[in-house]
Amino acid sequence: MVFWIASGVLNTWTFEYNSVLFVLRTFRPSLNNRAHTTLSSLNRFRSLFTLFQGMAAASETRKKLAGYEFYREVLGSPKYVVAPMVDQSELAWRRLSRRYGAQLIYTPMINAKARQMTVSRRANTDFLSQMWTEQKHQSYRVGAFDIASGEEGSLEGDRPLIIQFCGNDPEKLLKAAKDLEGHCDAVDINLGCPQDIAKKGKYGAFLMDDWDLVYRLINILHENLSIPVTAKFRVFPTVEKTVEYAKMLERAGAQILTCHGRLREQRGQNAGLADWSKIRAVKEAVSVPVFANGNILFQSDIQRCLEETGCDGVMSAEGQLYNVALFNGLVSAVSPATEETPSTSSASSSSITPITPLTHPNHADLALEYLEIAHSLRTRTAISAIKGHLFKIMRPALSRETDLRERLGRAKVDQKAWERGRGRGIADEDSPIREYVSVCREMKVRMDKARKEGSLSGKTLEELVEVDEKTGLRVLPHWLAQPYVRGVGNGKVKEKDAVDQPVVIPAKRSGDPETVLEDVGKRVKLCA
Ligand SMILES: Cc1cc2nc3c(=O)[nH]c(=O)nc-3n(C[C@H](O)[C@H](O)[C@H](O)COP(=O)(O)O)c2cc1C
Repeated sequence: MVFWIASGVLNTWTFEYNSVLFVLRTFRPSLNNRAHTTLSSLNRFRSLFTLFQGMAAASETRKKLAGYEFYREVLGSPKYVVAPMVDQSELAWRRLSRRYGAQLIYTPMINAKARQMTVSRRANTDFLSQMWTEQKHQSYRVGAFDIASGEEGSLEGDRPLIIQFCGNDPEKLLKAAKDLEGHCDAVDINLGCPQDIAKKGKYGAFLMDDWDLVYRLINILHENLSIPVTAKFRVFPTVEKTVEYAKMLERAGAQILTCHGRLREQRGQNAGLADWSKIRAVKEAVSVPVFANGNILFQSDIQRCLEETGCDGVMSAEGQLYNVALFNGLVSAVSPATEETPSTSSASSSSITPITPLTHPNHADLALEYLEIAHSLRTRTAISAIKGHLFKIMRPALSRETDLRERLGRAKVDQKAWERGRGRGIADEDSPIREYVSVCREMKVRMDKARKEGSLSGKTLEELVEVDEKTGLRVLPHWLAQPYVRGVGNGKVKEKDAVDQPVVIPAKRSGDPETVLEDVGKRVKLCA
C-alpha cells in the first residue's frame, strides 16, 4: 500500500519535474543546472520506488485466493452471471452484457486440445503448417480467445472473466490453461455439455461417468495454475449422487461450482425445467460459492432462485441472450445503461417482474447497440455470432416483420471484408455488415411506431401483456426485449430421447430464415 501511494506521489512528481525544468530552461537558464541536479536525484528515488512497486505487484499476483476470499476480493461478489455460450458469449456480447448489469461472464468453451495444437503450431515458423492449423480449426477459432487484440480479458473492459475449457487430457488442459491464465480471473472446466460432439470427444457431461478423470482434470489446474479453477456441471438423477459428485469437485480443488439443475439427458426438445432442489442440496453440502443455473427468464426468477437454492449467484444463458437487460438495474441505484432510477434496487421477490424500460428495453435499440460494439472492436466478432444474436434479440417482432426476417436470413457478408472493415463505426456505409445495420435501423423505425401506437391506445404496458396458453408465461408487447420459451418438452426423459439420440442436422440450409436460424442454433448450441 505504502509503495502504491509513494509511487503515485512520485509519478506526479515526474510530471512536475519536467514542467519545472522546462520553465527554468526557458526563463532562468542560470538556475537550470542546480535545479536539474536536485530534481534528478529525487527522480532516482522514483525509479527505486517503481522497482519496489513491481515487486509488490508480483508478490500480490503470487498470492492465490480461494473459495469465498476469491469470490469476494477478486470477483467482487458477483450475483448476476452470464453463462459460457459457444459462439454467443463472445467479447462484443460481454461488453454489452456488462453495460446491462452482468457482474461476471464466462467465455465460450474453448477446446483445450485444439488450442494446444494451434499454439504449438504458431510457435513453429513453418508458415504452411500454420495455415493448415488455421484452416483445420476454423470452427474452433470461432470460440477461440484472441490475445493479440489486447481486448479480450483486458482489465479495462473485460473483467471479471472466467475462461472455460473442455477436455479430457489433464496435461493438455493444463498447457492450454497456462497459456491464458494471465488473461482472466479463473479457468472453468465444462463438465455439463450433453451434446453428441461431447460424447464423441469424451468431454463435458460424458465425464460424469469417470470421476477419477474429473478429479485429475481439476486437480492439475488447482495445483499448477496461478489462478483458481472452477467447474460447471449437471445434476444426476438422485440428490445423493449429485451431492457426492459436487463434494468430489470441491475436494479436487474447484473454487466455485456452477450447478446446472438439468440432467445430462435434458437437452434440446427435452430440456424442460431445471431442478432447483438439487442445486440447493449442493449448496448446502459444499463450502465454496455456488452459482445456480437454469430457469432464469425474468428478473423475478432471480430472487426466487437465490431464495430457493440459497446460492451465491445465478447464471443465465438463454434468458440473457434473448434479453440482455435481464440483470439491468439490480446492482446500483442508478443504471449506467439508461441513467434512470430503477424501480428495484435489488431483485424484487414479487412473482411478476414489472415491465420497465430498464428490464425490457426496445429490442431494436439493443441490436443497434450490439452492432456498434462489434464495429468498435479490434477483436473479430464471428458473423455467425452476430447473426445469432440479432435473430434472438429481435425475435419478438421477426414473426410479424417477415420481410426483415428474410433480409436478415439472406444477408451475405464477406468475412475478409468484415475483418478489414472492423473498427470503422456503425455509420460507415462501406461496412461489410451494413445489411444487418440497415435491417436493425428499419426495425427500430417500425418498433418506435408500434410503441407510439401502443401508448396511444390508452393502455399501460402491463395491460398490453398477454399470457401464452402453452407455457403460461407472459408475452410482452412485440417491440420489447423479452425471453423466448419454446413450448415443447416437459423435462421428463423418454427412453427414445435419451443420450444416444442423434441431433438431426439438415443437409440443406435453405428455406424459411427462421428455420435456418433454428438449425444454426442447433449446430452452435454445442452445450445447452
Ligand atoms: C447458445 C448456447 C451455447 C452454450 N455453450 C455452452 C458452453 O460453451 N459451455 C457450457 O458449459 N455451457 C454452454 N451452454 C449451456 C449454458 O451455459 C447453460 O448451462 C444452459 O443453457 C442452461 O442455462 P439456461 O437455462 O439459462 O439457458 C450453452 C447454451 C446456449 C444457449
